[in-house]
Amino acid sequence: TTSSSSSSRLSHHGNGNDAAASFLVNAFSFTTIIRHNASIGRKIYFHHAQHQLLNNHRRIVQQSSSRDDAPSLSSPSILLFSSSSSHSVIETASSSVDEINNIDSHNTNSISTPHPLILPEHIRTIKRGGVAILPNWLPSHLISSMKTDAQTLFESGHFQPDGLTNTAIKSQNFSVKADRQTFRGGGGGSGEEKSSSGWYNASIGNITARLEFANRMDQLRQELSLGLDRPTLFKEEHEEMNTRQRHEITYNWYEPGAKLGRHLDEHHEEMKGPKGWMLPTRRSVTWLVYLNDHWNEDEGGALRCFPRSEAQMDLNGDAAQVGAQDGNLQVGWVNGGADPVFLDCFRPSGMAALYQLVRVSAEEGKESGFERRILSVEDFDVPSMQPIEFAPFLLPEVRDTFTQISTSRLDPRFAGSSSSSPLSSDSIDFDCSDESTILDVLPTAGTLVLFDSVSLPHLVREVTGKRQRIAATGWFHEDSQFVLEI
Ligand SMILES: O=C(O)CCC(=O)C(=O)O
Ligand SMILES: [Fe+2]
Repeated sequence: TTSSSSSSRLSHHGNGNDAAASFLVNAFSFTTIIRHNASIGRKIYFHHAQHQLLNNHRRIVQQSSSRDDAPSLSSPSILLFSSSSSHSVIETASSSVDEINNIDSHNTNSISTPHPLILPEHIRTIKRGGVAILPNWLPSHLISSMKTDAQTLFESGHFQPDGLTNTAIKSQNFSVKADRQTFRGGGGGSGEEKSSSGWYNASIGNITARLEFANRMDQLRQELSLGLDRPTLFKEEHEEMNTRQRHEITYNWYEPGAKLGRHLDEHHEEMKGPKGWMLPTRRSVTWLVYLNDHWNEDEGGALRCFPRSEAQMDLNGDAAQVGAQDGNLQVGWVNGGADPVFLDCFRPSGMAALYQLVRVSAEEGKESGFERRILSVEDFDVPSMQPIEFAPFLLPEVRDTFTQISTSRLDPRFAGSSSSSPLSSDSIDFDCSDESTILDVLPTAGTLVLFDSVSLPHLVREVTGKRQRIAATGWFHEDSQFVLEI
């Protein structure tokens, strides 16, 4: 067990009201940066204005919970997990979400105090690595205007094949019929051209519907930022940037026969090769909103997720949020899936270590909280070549219980051009680890699905019916740990 916490790496200067509170980087980090960038100039961005953001969130929450017509924060659970390893199909409606939508539509003075779009139990599910499913979440007028919009855009040729990777399209013979297609906008780029293309391009399709939806998603993102305690998920001081560059927002289109192989939506920077540390943001929370009226189970096309079982989640209570801890992304699980394992590449040694969080009880002069338990034998350099395997670096006593989440076997998209041959989509469909639960979600109009982008493997089963499967899908970004600019 060794020391913990961000303060060993960053010192925070300035007071809490200062929107531009600065973070100073101490000597440790520079060692690491030099390791990553031996030659040329460097620039580091650290997020700031956390205090202002959180204070503002607190204000909104206080105001809305003191209102008579605000929805009860203890509404009944609408989260559904399959309880065994056999799969279940989710199609249950939710009264609590209907409630939220109803209040939304006859509320007349909601300008400064928007009503919650998700409830605390959804936040808890995402933190635990589960799948938050909110049936009837999207108002029906948006379901129909967005579906028509997607159809118009499809007919005028604005969608592109987008399978596992572009290389995969070629090397695995993906075709328009067999592979999913995407209308892309926002996120992932900069400059005017990028930000006015796609989702925000006023000259194509129904821009009014797309903007209304984008605003709704923006509110959702604010709520997630506060609830998950991920301050850079929503940066108030960069309104425009939030919408355009920090949010990938797309339509997805599956012709009959199309499917998408098993994958994760995001990976630790260190595992993405030299480019990993150059991206200013990373995918944080994945969202999916389905647009298909009365979808039937026998039409195929279910979103298949592989969360840990409820029992695994309960093993260690809420010891650690999945996905990321103090900016370090998760790379696996130990103790039968009870504990997420994070990779810290900013050790004083300039090398990396694997760790889990353990709960420490209050002692004299010390508050209860969490501490890092280092799981690697000694600090190590992450191998630069795929496949990267972490097990050899682990203490013998935890090695056997370790499961890695980013592997070429489990995520062919991630494997890219690596030597190990990715599984075909067919075999992926039947491949799932013994410990995980299979959770199928029907792509029924109005349903919102949310999960952590780093830790939840998923796929889309083949569309076996006669009609297309249409969805809006996307990723909210948060800041990367730092950005290396060359
Ligand atoms: O369309 C879906 O339901 C999921 C799509 C997906 O997993 C992705 O685009 O990464
Ligand atoms: Fe995905």
